[in-house]
Amino acid sequence: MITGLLRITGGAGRPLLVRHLLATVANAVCEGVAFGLLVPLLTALLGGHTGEAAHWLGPLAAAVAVGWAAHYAMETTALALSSAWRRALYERLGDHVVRLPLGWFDETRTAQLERLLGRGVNTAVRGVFLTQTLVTAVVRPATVLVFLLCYDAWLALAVLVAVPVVLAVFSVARRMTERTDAAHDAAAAEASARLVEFAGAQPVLRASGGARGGRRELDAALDGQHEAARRQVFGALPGLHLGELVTQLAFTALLVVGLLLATHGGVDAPRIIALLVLGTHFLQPFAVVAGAAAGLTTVRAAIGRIDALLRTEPLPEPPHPRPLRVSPDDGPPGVELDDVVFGYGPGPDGARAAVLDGFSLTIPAGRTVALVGASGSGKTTVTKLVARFHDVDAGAVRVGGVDVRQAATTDLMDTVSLVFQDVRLVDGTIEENIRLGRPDATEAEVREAARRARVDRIVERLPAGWASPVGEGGSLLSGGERQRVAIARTLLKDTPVVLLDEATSALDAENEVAVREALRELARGRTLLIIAHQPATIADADAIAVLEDGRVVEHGTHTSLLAAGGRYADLFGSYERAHGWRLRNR
Ligand SMILES: Nc1ncnc2c1ncn2[C@@H]1O[C@H](COP(=O)(O)OP(=O)(O)OP(=O)(O)O)[C@@H](O)[C@H]1O
Repeated sequence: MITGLLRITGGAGRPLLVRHLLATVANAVCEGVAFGLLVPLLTALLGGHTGEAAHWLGPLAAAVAVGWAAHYAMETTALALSSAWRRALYERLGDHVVRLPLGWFDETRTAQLERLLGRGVNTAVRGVFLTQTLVTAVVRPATVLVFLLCYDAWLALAVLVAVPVVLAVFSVARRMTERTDAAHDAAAAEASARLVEFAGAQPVLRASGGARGGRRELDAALDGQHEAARRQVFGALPGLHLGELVTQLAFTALLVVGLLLATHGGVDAPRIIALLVLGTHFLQPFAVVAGAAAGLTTVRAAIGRIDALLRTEPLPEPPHPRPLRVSPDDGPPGVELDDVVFGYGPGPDGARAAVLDGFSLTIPAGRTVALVGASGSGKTTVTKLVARFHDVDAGAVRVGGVDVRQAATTDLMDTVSLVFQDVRLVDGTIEENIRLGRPDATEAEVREAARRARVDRIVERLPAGWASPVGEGGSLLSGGERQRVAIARTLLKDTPVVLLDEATSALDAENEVAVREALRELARGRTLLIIAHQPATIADADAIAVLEDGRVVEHGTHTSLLAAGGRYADLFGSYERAHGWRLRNR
């Protein structure tokens, strides 16, 4: 446990740990010595030799005083160490998480991360106090045993026999809790992910009248968690009770040996009573050790999960990054996907299907290309590969002629912006949401970006104007309005390459015109890849690529592709029908 904690904290607080362990050992030895000195003191007192008893008071007081000082040092170092380790863990996890590929953050992993950063870190840090308990539970009886051996070898042997039995029970209890703890954590993470998903899908579920149906997966996950929690409780209980039972049995055996010594061993009663008190203090910590089994398993499991996260490979950074642009005055770079093959991790059946297979597309510098294709054909995946959420399995993605794997992540983030289809805004004002694009922008720059994205028209009709809250996730704005705010944010960030997944929701006439105007502003002087859903946006693009079966099957202008009467003509017809549009001749 300690080595695990040192590993995940990067060796933080090592000197504190040494001081803490020394103080804990000193405290336990002093406690053991104090109990050991009780035997001659009690023997003398119970035998009526008060003067002799007084001789032992001095050494006993000294042991208690040193023990108190060691206890104080132990408590203060434990607090300082737990706080140093908690801080180290947050820093290391924070540093690591920002280097993880963005594609790593799916719903389940995000829920697991939340649990790890909250409960997981606190549980792991509890290892400090558990170590203290366990070290005390070993060192104190060991000291007491030295005294017992000096006073009465038979009684010492009797209590020693109990040790391997209690330790065996301890190991069984630990294995029992280990099995159920991992299953419970996985089930709890699954249930939180389903709960978040269910909450997020409420508008769609209610609109389709399928709220009950949508609960099925959530209910199954909650049932799974309930069952895992039940198994965790019932799995750990026998171990805990077994530990208690064995300790009680050892106490009984100790009493029997004491009685035998008193009746047949010629040891007088006051000494037997004093020795039994000492024997009890020898056995008492074993109940604590057995009880600590569950705690130890939980702490080790939390350490294991943090370790696993810290070992998750971040996307490799090139040792000598190549700049995507030599100077900011250069025009926007072009984007090129060259014979790309990519598939997500293996599915439940273990197979790893390629989403993109031989996908090639060039978006010339400063031009707009619309990517169209059936739902699930891999359009969003294309944008995620350009923004390097994942690395390609084969082929290459280049921005300005530089492979994105050879560019520094910060450079790529300064060059490429992504506007998602389902824009989620932060719970603040419209102005705060736009400013996220460039926090140090002046007020005039924020207003200018808002004007160009036609957000000023939204602000005009809101009672609190610029200070109007957007609600959690932007819920007080319509889909088109949220996308306009996201476009304003991107305009303010002002990257030369923008990848935009257009809102699929049907837009009212005013929003449709405003989004279209905002997109034209965004396209000006930038390289733009749009996953287009609105017929007008598709028709506005400089070129259109049709994605099917993981590759581009048609590429050309709107007019030429329509005239060809192929896949694009079919798709465009379905877009028009969906939006009630007619746009045959531009
Ligand atoms: N994180 C992921 N893990 C596993 N599979 C994924 C992941 N993201 C997407 N997929 C799968 O990859 C395929 C392509 O998904 P993608 O989102 O790129 O399609 P799309 O064309 O953008 O769809 P839509 O138009 O419906 O948004 C789909 O089969 C999808 O289920």
